[in-house]
Amino acid sequence: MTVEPTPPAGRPLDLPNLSLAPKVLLHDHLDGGLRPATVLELAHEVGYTELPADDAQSLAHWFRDAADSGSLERYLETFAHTVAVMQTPSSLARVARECVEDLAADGVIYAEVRYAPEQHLEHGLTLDEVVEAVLAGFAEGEAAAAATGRPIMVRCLVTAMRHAARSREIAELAVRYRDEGVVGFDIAGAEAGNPPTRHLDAFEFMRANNAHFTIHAGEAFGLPSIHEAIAFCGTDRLGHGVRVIDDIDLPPGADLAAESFEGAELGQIANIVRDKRIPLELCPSSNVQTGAVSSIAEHPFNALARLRFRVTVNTDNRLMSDTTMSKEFYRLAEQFGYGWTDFERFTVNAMKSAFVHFDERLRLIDDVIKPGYAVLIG
Ligand SMILES: O=c1[nH]cnc2c1ncn2[C@H]1C[C@H](O)[C@@H](CO)O1
Ligand SMILES: [Zn+2]
Repeated sequence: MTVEPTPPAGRPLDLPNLSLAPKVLLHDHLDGGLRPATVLELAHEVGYTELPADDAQSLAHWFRDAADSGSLERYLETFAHTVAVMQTPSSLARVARECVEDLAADGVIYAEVRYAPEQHLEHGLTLDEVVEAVLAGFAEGEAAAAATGRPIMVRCLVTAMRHAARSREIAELAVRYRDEGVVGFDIAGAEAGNPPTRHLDAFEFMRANNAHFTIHAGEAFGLPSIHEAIAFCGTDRLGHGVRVIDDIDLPPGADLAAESFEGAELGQIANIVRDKRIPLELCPSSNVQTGAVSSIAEHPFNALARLRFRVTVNTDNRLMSDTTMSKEFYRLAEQFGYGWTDFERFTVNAMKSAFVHFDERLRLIDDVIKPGYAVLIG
């Protein structure tokens, strides 16, 4: 007697169902996630005339194509246009509100959204005024999302630009607003030539104040940047961290979509990242655009996941990558054959790695994430 294989239980893993799955987003830039139509409207309002297109669809394509350069430096140039239209309290609040609404509509239930306050001072705002405008927008977005039946909690990370010299001030800003919704600090921008240790005093300030931070490291630049971020700066998480794969010898001829990487040999940096359960904020589509990896198929996401690193899935810049959390999940599923239990694991990984307090993380895992995936798993 032959036994028919049982069809996979649960809902099909397609984009509509992925958008219902509870998702947690730790790495998303406010100035990398504007709606194209909003960029146009705000540019019109403030008289910004440098936009490279004048209808929403062409502008969306322009951002995606210009960011698809294979170089982090050129990718970063596209932010000049979004930052230019985010210089007033009302534009900052609008962009923040729409960001929350868009994430909630995609099924994100918790997000940490980051931006660099020092880039929004061109029309005379103070750092505090920038933070307050964004926090007000997040609160409006949370209320609007709850009213549509898609509740979301959004917290803020303030970023310092690594080529500039304001990181200590921005760290102080993070601590000043810690009770208002700013849960951490970060550095971003061009990595080569700007090692994390340039900003050591900012990280020491955060640690002295029992506050959290993450560091963009191991994206355009390799292992030395990851080593500094961990060994000298004491980072809680790694923004990208994808180059940790350079410290792992995969078994000869390993298929990056394999289910097991038995025999892989980890160097000291890879081991400390894994031993200490340092979360990797991986951003697959962004990594392809900046040339950190050559394609999703070549992305080490699956190897790192199977080797039990604490991997999380993130969007980085939804406008530049024309992406959403659901799309990132879908691309990974297509490439590596993941199912709902894998996405539940990545989501729990992300929630455990969030910078809100432990009791809030647990509540979201137990009351929202697990029941949400139980429905999908069937
Ligand atoms: O992936 C990134 N790597 C380094 N810097 C980045 C990345 N995505 C965005 N940024 C920069 C450009 C933004 O203007 C800034 C603050 O969000 O952070
Ligand atoms: Zn980033």
